[in-house]
Amino acid sequence: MSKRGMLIVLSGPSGVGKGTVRKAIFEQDNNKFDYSVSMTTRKMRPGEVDGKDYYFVSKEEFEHEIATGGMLEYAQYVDNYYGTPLKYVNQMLDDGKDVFLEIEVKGAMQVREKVPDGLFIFLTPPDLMELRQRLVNRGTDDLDVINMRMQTAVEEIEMMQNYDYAVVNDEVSEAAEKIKTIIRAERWRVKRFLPDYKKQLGELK
Ligand SMILES: Nc1ncnc2c1ncn2[C@@H]1O[C@H](COP(=O)(O)OP(=O)(O)OP(=O)(O)O)[C@@H](O)[C@H]1O
Ligand SMILES: Nc1nc2c(ncn2[C@@H]2O[C@H](COP(=O)(O)O)[C@@H](O)[C@H]2O)c(=O)[nH]1
Repeated sequence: MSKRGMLIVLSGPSGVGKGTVRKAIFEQDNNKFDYSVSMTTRKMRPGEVDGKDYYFVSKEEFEHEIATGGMLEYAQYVDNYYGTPLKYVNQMLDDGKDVFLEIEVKGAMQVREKVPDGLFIFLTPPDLMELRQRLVNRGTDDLDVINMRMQTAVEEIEMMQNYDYAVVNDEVSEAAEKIKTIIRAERWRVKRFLPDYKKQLGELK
């Protein structure tokens, strides 16, 4: 059977807790998954590390990556570019690792087109008041940026129907458990086995 890894796309509005839940999953299952570090033109926040949280680049550098086919997907989100460098994701999948992308919905829909056998999970807040509170509590964005993020959140939640699963992030540990259950079940989906059998059947003919 094919040992290529699974691409796991975790989307959901900014501040819902994608990073927090993903870290909880990685802490429990340290070696099972890999995380794709995104590229962005946004300014680095205090405490962020280049190459760990993001690859922080200029607009020109980002546009060069787009032009040279270096991005699996990219989108503009609240005045900045964000995107997934293609090379690392491919390497990890070829090595049989399951790779997490933590990305907004426009980019996720591009991945859906390119990688139809990916797993698409939408992390959603218990309600919008709680989402706003999480953005405020995080303390990383000014009020006007929080308002823009909330505006975008409403549009993003309307895109939930394009995902395979929705998970409410009420309690971090519960959301992490649910996502792990989804991933376990996804490994046994018939569509993951068919290409190998079809190839073998083709070789027999
Ligand atoms: N279940 C939860 N209950 C309460 N607070 C939470 C929960 N999950 C995450 N948080 C808090 O909400 C804030 C936003 O979380 P986090 O940065 O993980 O969100 P995110 O979806 O990754 O955001 P972004 O997309 O902007 O990177 C953080 O301060 C985090 O500690
Ligand atoms: N399409 C993509 N969206 C991404 C990527 N990396 C992060 N993001 C999303 O952007 C917003 C804002 O992030 P923040 O770090 O400024 O709070 C959030 O929804 C992220 O999930 C990416 O590679 N592609």
